[in-house]
Amino acid sequence: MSTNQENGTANDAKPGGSGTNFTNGYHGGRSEDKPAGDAEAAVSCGLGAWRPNCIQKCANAKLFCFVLAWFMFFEGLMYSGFFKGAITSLEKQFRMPSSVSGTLATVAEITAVVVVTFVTYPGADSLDLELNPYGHNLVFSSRYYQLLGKRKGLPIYACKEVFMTAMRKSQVVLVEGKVGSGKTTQIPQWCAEFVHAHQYQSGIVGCAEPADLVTCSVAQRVADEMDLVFGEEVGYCTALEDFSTQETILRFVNDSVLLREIAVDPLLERYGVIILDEVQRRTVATDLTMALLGDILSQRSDMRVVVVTTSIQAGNFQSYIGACEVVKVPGAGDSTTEIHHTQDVVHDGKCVEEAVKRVTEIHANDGDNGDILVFLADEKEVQEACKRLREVDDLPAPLHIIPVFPSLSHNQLQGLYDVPDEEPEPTDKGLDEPLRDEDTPEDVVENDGSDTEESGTDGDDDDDDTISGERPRKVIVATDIADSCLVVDTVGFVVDSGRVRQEVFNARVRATQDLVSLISRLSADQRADLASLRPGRPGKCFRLYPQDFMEDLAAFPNPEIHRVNLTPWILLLKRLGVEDLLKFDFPDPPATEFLSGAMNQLKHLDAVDETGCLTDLGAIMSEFPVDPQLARTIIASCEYGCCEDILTIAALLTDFGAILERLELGPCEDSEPKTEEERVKNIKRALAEGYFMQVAHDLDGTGNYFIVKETQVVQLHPTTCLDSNPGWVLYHEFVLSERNYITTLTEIEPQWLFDIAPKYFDPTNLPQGEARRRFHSILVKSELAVPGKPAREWAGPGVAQPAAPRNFTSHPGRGPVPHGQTRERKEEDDDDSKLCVIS
Ligand SMILES: Nc1ncnc2c1ncn2[C@@H]1O[C@H](COP(=O)(O)OP(=O)(O)OP(=O)(O)O)[C@@H](O)[C@H]1O
Repeated sequence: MSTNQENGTANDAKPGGSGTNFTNGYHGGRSEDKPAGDAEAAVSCGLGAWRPNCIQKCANAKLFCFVLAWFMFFEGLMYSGFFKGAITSLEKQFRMPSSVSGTLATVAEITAVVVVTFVTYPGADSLDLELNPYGHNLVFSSRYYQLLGKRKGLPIYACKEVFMTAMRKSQVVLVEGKVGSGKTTQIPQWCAEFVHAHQYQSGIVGCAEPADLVTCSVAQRVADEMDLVFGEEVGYCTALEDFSTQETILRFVNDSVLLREIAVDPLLERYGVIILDEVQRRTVATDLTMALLGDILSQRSDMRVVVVTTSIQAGNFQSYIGACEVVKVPGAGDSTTEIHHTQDVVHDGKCVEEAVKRVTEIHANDGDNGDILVFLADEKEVQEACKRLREVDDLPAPLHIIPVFPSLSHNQLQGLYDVPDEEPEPTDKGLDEPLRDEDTPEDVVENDGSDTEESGTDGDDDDDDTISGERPRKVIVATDIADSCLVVDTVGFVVDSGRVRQEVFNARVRATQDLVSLISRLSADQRADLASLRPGRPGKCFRLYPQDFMEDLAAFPNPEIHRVNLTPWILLLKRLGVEDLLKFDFPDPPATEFLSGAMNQLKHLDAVDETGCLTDLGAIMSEFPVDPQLARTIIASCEYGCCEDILTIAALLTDFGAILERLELGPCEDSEPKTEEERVKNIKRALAEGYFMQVAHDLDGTGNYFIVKETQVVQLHPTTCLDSNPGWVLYHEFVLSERNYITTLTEIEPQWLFDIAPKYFDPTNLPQGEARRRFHSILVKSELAVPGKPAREWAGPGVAQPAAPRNFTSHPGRGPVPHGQTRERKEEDDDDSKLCVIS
């Protein structure tokens, strides 16, 4: 990623723009550094300097509206009732000419206009009320000042001027700072000021976040802090929903969504500033976007990129980015974390139990009352731990248990950020001194977190919805998403299992496994740091692994690009015009076999041609935010007249149900098949169009399946609903474990595979063995079945047969199935029907 360290480059206006000039000095929007006293005055009751304490209880919106309503009522009585009535009486009693009564009415109107003008302009000026420059110039609410006070306490707040100067000087700014220093919530706001100061001539601010849950949660928080309407001026966009409008100036986007946006808007012209947040998590999407932004920046001198990371990795990113301004955020200050390790390793099966035990001990013995954050490997463990915690019945005080994992919606996070109005002062109790009964808060209610969705709060830290200023202690049970993405600054205790469940792709058998792995040292340190974000309060971290274990941990998380199936990403890169993958500027290049495996798969799917260029079919496939195999299946379903069915299956197989519902595929080419049997067959054939590389066959009826092309023996997963062992199955998942299983299956007919992928299933390309012999036999018979066509000679091992050219719209033997016909070729004799189990 090479960039322009700015030196006058920003004077080059964006093409078509009207002289955007970022270097000509940042003139800021409003100043947030208004003295706190003024800010308080703006929300307190009184007149001028007269603000007695006794009336400050009235300084709330409800009371204000109530009093205002009475004033308006009396005003109505005075004007419409008394004044108009008096004039009429005067006219009648004293025979006053209408010119006099008209003059009186005019004077009354003019007086009203003068009073309103005075109150609106000089009156507002004398109160020195600040107007929100993004929010239609409305006065800031008291909530804004309340949150501003909190924002000023964040370590990053002191770096604002340094950051703004860096933005003026360089196209790329790297911000490094510890967890909880305020990077995620403050930097987007400063960038909004930056683009606002330049009248959005270069575009709005886009902030890429690594997970949907974080994207929504942060957008909501930032809208609140900026006193703007969530979903309008500040919005978000994930794969499933776009909660932003044309008015949006600050748009939080999932990193994969931003990458896809490059396909339709190659220079990201919509944006003047792009923020890549949490880059240390090393998601594939962030890595690729970072690489692509290098090119975009060289073509857009008016654009800014802000890369946000935790301190420890900043050096690595800096050397990748090249010339850039670096802003170092000081640490959170005086608080420290005391770290405890277990004597022995807590094994996987025991982690939940041990974590629950540790939580109950902390809750029973520690009077500090800081919240407890527990890190477990995956959603299943989180749910299990929450269930067990709810079942503990001898707790000294109720707990508010909050599960946190990526598949939650942000509404379900409500309660995560609630804090009491005033936190209780720490007691001097240590871990060894149990709480007495009288220490237990009496006026709290038990809330197990299950009702969070209905709670109706906005999930905020400063809300008054806490109970009498106190609340049950929170126990946040989370996966690694809370490592750094969701920071809760009321946590005083961290219980760290040291494990994380991750997707790992096995390129050899083309299977993805969900494995529990050890976290990195960076994650372990970040988790510990989260215990000491409360100013002046030390925290404690209980690691469920011994100290010498730390040496076994990798220094940094393994970049996702080194462990996931790259096929969907490579298809996207091809769509973005990347010709030579080996020359692409990956921050951490993946292994060549990952790249070549992905390219081969795309070739088999006809998404790229022999020269590696994107085909028309590939271009269509790249539009789908799903795995290319599934995209291919969806496209094929139009030819087979079974779109609706395949979309339902696709929605079940992915997280993208909502998107698939929205896709407008147009009418299926084929009308409904006649019979149920035909319908099922067409669905299966459409599935085979995408998943033909995931086929297994049972050679001898024993239930031992061989994966075609791999010499891997697998079994049908016990949960499968197939009640017999079909000869040939197509599977969706390969679960690598002690016994390898294939799961989510359907029975297919092997001769379809020749129609669909003749080259892939050419016997000469198959490994030696029974599958190869049978495929050859099927091939010979199917060719004999075409009158006048000689059987193709099998050239024997190692000699590839020329493949029939494939054209996804007009491949012989494919396309719409005419009514009353199937494309299936008849088996010739009994022997064949034994070989090929047909449903
Ligand atoms: N959605 C939210 N609601 C309420 N408070 C929040 C929310 N998100 C963050 N905060 C608070 O804002 C403060 C700053 O958090 P922020 O996420 O900006 O820190 P950070 O430096 O970006 O940390 P990290 O690098 O781990 O993301 C913290 O005190 C946190 O509790």
